[in-house]
Amino acid sequence: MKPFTAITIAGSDSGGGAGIQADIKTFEEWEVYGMSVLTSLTAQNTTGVQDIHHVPVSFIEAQLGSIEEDLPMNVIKSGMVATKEAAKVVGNWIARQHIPYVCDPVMVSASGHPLMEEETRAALSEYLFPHASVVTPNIPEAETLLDMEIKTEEDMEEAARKFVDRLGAKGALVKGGHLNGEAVDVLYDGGIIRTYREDRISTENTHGTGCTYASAIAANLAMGRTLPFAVEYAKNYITEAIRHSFDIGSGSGPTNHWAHRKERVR
Ligand SMILES: Nc1ncnc2c1ncn2[C@@H]1O[C@H](COP(=O)(O)OP(=O)(O)O)[C@@H](O)[C@H]1O
Ligand SMILES: Cc1ncc(COP(=O)(O)O)c(N)n1
Repeated sequence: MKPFTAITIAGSDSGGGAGIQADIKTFEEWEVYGMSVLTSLTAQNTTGVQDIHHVPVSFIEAQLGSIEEDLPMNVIKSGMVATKEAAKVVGNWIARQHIPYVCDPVMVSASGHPLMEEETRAALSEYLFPHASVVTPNIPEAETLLDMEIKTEEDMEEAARKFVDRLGAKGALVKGGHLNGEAVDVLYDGGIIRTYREDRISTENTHGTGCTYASAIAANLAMGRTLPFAVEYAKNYITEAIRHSFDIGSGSGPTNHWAHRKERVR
């Protein structure tokens, strides 16, 4: 058989909750064959990031080339792309693929550790966003990238429009996990605004939520679903993953990638 396939271009989280590890676990749950291009290695656990080692750009290129010359791809997802040079190489490669692309602009870990060099911000806008079917910033990321404050759902809408109208993405999903109240996300695809709303779950164990959510969106796009439906399925999936998250480690525990098997959200 020939499965649907997805490639993630992201950093490794040795603790297994975020980054490449979260992406591959998520693809597997959606029965999408996962491939990976590592951009950085992090020594990380639930309490924080202890060390980072960037993969040389020539080796990022080598990984992209190995996959491109042999394996089929239905979707691309990117996460931690820490340097300007890496963003340039990855963006130029993505531009040639002409398949759906989910860009998660990872900047800081949930534990507060910077995962991107400051000068890379402009490079994300220049090299990655113009090729993205959807960018998936959380509120602090959207605030930094757009230089605006986001305090309300209306602000989230304005931010989503700016990612499309000003920064050139085809779609933007601004995630509201960092606001109080309901867990609301706002999607703008250049047409209408859609909101995805769930009750907030009371837990500290949200390590890897962003990576997992973006990968579930990518998996659904790989299967041929439209962006609004892909986000709807992925939102159900991430909500169950948070509801049944793992209480392991002494910091912010990881989400449960197999929780949907019990809840049957798909
Ligand atoms: N406590 C929570 N309860 C329910 N959903 C949540 C909770 N925290 C985050 N979410 C949801 O998880 C997803 C990831 O959001 P967010 O935490 O904003 O991103 P990131 O992990 O990139 O910081 C979004 O759908 C958000 O609404
Ligand atoms: C390698 C890597 N990529 C992404 C994240 C962000 O995930 P989170 O915001 O949930 O900590 C992370 N912590 N580590």
